[in-house]
Amino acid sequence: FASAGHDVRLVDVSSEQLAKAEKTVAGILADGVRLGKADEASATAALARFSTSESLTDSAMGADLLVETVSENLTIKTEVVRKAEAVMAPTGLIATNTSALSVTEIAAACQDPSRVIGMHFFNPVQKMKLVELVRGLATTDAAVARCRDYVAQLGKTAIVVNETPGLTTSRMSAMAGNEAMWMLQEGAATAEDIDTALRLGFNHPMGPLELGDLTGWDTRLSVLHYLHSTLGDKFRPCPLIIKMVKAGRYGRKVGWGVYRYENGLRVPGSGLRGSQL
Ligand SMILES: NC(=O)c1ccc[n+]([C@@H]2O[C@H](COP(=O)([O-])OP(=O)(O)OC[C@H]3O[C@@H](n4cnc5c(N)ncnc54)[C@H](O)[C@@H]3O)[C@@H](O)[C@H]2O)c1
Repeated sequence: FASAGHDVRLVDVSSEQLAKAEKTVAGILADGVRLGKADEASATAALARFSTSESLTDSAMGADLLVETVSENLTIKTEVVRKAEAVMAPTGLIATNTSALSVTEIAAACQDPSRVIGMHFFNPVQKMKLVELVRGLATTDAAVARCRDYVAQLGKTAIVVNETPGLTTSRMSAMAGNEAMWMLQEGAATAEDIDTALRLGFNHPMGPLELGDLTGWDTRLSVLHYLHSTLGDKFRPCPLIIKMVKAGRYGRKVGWGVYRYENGLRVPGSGLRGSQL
């Protein structure tokens, strides 16, 4: 958003996360310059438009757009949108990046649910071109059109999905990640080989296990619980995911998931082995 010319305020309750995010954003912009995708002046200008804060109320004051990306938890999300709506511009758009919660339910916490929409980005956000826009029950055509405009400004492509559990992409991705974990648990193949199968056999840019490590198995598990409860038994979470979450092996963000990571890089040969299950 900052690269597209918007003033951006990133809000989190954790100062640690904000410091980490500032570093990440600066790194992404510097990489863009290094790779010739942006010139130095525009990267510097983008960074100048970007700031962080621990105060949602101060930051959302008069804002035209909120993109809510807090933890995948309905109570936390509804509290955030409710607080923000009270101080945003009266016509401001309220977007939620939820992967699998109900936009309609999040919107129900707002005074004006017609301006609430799902705006589902993909990881890594600076590279992935798709944004799924999700229509809640009350979302207006005008809100969809305005959100489409924002997506176009970011140089990305929007698709519009009527609210349905897991939308198009999370539903498919949750199924693939869960199935890959069942295969790993059954000892069908090593983690590395399961990932290689989908990368080279289907041209997926990442395997389902490395993708789960990137997404975070804690987020994955809450998505699976939701899909299981709404769409039935085919989404029953693999016990290995539950075990990993209990062990705190959430993935890249903690340096350990299906694979181990050191300095942000995967340790070769570190994939979970059958004998460890
Ligand atoms: N991780 C992905 O690949 C991905 C992709 C698409 C969408 N999403 C969605 O994005 C959201 C965030 O996912 P994540 O994996 O980054 O989750 P996460 O739990 O790792 O991080 C959430 C962040 O929200 C912060 N937070 C918690 N409560 C807050 C509050 N009240 N106010 C401000 N900040 C608060 C936390 O400190 C943390 O930094 C979820 O809804 C998820 O479904 C994630």
